Amino acid sequence: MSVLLQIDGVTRHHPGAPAPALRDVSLHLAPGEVLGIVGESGSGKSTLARVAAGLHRPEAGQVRLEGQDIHASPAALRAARRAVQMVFQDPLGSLDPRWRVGRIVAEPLHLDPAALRGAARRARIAAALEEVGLPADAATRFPHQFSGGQRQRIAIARALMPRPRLLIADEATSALDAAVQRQILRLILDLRAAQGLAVLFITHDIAVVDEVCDRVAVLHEGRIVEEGPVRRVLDSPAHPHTRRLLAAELRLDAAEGRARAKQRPAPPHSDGTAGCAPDGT
Ligand SMILES: Nc1ncnc2c1ncn2[C@@H]1O[C@H](COP(=O)(O)OP(=O)(O)OP(=O)(O)O)[C@@H](O)[C@H]1O
Repeated sequence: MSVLLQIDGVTRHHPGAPAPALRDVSLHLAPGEVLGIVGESGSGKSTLARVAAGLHRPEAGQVRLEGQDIHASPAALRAARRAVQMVFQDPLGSLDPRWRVGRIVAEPLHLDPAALRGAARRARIAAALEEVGLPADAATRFPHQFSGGQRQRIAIARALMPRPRLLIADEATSALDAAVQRQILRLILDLRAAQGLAVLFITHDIAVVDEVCDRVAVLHEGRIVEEGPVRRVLDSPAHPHTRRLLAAELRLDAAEGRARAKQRPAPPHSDGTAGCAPDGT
């Protein structure tokens, strides 16, 4: 089996923190695969994302991208930072409000020694915007002129600019309402199909994992306690912590269902689906 990302025995201790955020974590990701990472708050999900993207250096263990240790040399780290791109939960916080969208989307190009200029650069920006379902004239506007879903599309367009092989989505759809969340998940899956992009999907939402991931790893107190194909893990969880996470999700679903039922009585033939209203793109 071909491996894109291999994390071996990684331990990461944040300066000043009482305990390591990651302890002896190992996982792998094949090209084009979608791996979910779930765990409660503080379990180490974001630290793992940053280690995989080369933004944190582990104290122990190795991160290899296509077989190359990403910390072997400055050149290897630069290559990894192009090949692995991240999208975060809060698009507004990660998009400079003073920059027009075209400049924001083109920003990663400065990592490329042969950066494009002039008409070629504009064409590349227009193509990136089109890939994520935004019109080319979005380039001339500012982030605040877009909806939450559209802003997440801008963040994805920027992440795609260096033509990455791995996209890390760190709670990238958590702040969006259900219908827009669906559209962004669909976009990520379409990009995976069109570009063979692998995705590390970090979320606390098990329903999302069920919908988009091939495999899932469960983090608990900095350790991977269970990992496997999504259906196997969700249908017959082997570790008590996974069972607790699933039970908590079911309780949450039931509580949300009760709250919704209180707010408005269901229409007689409601099927309970979220619907798919466009987010204006
Ligand atoms: N910069 C930091 N300095 C010190 N401790 C940190 C730092 N970043 C994270 N931690 C600690 O490391 C542990 C893992 O944090 P991390 O953000 O990776 O968890 P998480 O699973 O992503 O949580 P959440 O779902 O709440 O975002 C936590 O105990 C956190 O308090």
